[in-house]
Amino acid sequence: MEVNDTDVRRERCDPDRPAHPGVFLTREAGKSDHQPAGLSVDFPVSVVLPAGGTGERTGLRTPKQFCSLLGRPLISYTVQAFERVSWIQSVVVVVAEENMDLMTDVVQRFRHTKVRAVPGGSTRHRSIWNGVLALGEGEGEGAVVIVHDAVRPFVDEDLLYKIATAAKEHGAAGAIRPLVSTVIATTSEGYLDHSLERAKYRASEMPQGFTYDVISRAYQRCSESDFEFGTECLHLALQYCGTNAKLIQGPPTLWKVTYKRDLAAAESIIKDALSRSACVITGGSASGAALAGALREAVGALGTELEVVPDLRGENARCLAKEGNFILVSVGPSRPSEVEALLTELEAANRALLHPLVVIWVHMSDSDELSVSGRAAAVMDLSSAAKLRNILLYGIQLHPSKDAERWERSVSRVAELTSVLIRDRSPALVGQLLQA
Ligand SMILES: Nc1ccn([C@@H]2O[C@H](COP(=O)(O)OP(=O)(O)OP(=O)(O)O)[C@@H](O)[C@H]2O)c(=O)n1
Ligand SMILES: O=P(O)(O)OC[C@@H](O)[C@@H](O)[C@@H](O)CO
Repeated sequence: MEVNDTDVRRERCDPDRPAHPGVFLTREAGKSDHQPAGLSVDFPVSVVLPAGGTGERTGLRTPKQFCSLLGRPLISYTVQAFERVSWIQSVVVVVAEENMDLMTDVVQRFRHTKVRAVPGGSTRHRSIWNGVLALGEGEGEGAVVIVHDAVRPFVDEDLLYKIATAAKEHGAAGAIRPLVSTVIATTSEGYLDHSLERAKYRASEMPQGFTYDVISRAYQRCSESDFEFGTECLHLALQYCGTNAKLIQGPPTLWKVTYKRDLAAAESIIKDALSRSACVITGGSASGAALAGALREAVGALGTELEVVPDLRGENARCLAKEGNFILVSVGPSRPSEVEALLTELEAANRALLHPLVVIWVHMSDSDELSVSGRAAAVMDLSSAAKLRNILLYGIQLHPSKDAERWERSVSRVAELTSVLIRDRSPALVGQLLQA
C-alpha cells in the first residue's frame, strides 16, 4: 500500500491497531506547559535534532521519528522536551527532503515553537552538519550547539544544563552510560579476536554539546569517510580540533529508539508518566467528598496521586494548569451538564496537554430520573464530544450502601477501575458506563 503523507502522519506503526485521530490541540503557541524554575545560562544555546533517517531497523514503512505514540509522533515529544527549556533559543530539526512537509505539519499541529526544519543528508553526520550550517549568526559565534538524536525523547533539563555548561567550558561534552554488554573484536573469519575490559569503556549517548566553533571546524575538516561511515561527533571534535569532550553520566532514560520494540517501550513510559496524578472534583457534597477521600487512599496505593477539590473555581483552578487527569463525582440525580461544563473548562483552559486526557465521571446515586441505560447513553454521547477535544471520557456507576462492608467493596472497585482507566487509556472503554 502506498503510504502518503496523510497516512504516514496518522498511521500508527502497528497497522493492526487503529490510529488515534489526529487532533488540533489548544495549547497557545509559545507557552510551554512546564518550565522548572532555577536553571539559566548566560550564553546562547541552540539545538540540532538529526531526524533524517529512515528507521530501517524498526522494519516499519514509517520512519520511527514520525511513528505515533498516543496519537502524537515520536519527534514531537523530543521537540517538546527542548522547547520547554527556557534558556534554549532555537531548535533546528533536520529531516529528509521528502518529510519536510510532514515535519511542518507536526510543528503546526502540535503548536511547537522555536522550531524550524531543514533538509537532511544521506548520513547522520551529513544531517547534523546541515543542521549546524542552518544556524544563523545569532546562534553561531559564542553559542553552544546541543546535538541530540530526534529519536531519544526522554531528556531532562538538568542533563541539558550540565552538557551545555560543560561544552561552554571545555569545547565539547557528551552523555555516557555504562555498557550492558561486553564489547568484543572479531577475526575476519568470524571468531573472537579479543574482548575489551568492559569497566574501562562507556556507551556514548546523546545529548552532546559543542561550542559552535568546535563543531563547525570539526565538520569543515573531517573526511568523506567520516561523513559516510562515522557515528561519533565527539570523535570529530578530538580528531580535528584537539578537543577532549567532557563526559557526563546520564540517566537510563537516554536510550535511543532503534527497533520496533523500543516504540512500544517509549509509549509505555509516556503512559506511565501521564497516569501519575488526577484531580477529583466532588461538587462540594459531603458524600462526594467522602468518596473522594476513600478513593485518594485506594487509588494512591495503586500509583496515581489524587488531589480533591470541590470545584475548579478560584485557587482550585490550579488543577487546570497541572498535567494530570480528572475524576468528576456526581451525587444524586444525574446531570450530564456537569460533564459538559467540565469538558468546556478543560478546553478553555488551553490544557497544554499534547496527548489524550482522561476524564472519569463517577456517578453515585441509588435512585435517578435517568435509568442506567439512559445514563449509559448519556456517557456515550458525551464521549463523542470529548474525543474531539482529545479527551477520553469514561463512566462509572456507583450505588451507595449503608452497609459498611459493601460500601468498602464498592469503593475498592471504583479505585481499581479508575486506576486501570487512567493507566491503560483503553479506546475500547471510551464512552462506556462501568458498574462498580
Ligand atoms: N541520514 C540520516 C540518518 C540518521 N539520522 C538521524 O540520526 C538519529 C540516530 O540515527 P539512527 O537511530 O541510526 O536512525 P536511522 O538511521 O533512521 O535508523 P536505521 O539505521 O535503523 O535506518 C535519528 O534521529 C535519525 O533520524 C539523520 O538525521 N540523517
Ligand atoms: O545512527 P546510529 O544509530 O547508527 O548511531 C547513533 C549513535 O552512534 C549515536 O547516537 C551515539 O552513539 C552518540 O554518538
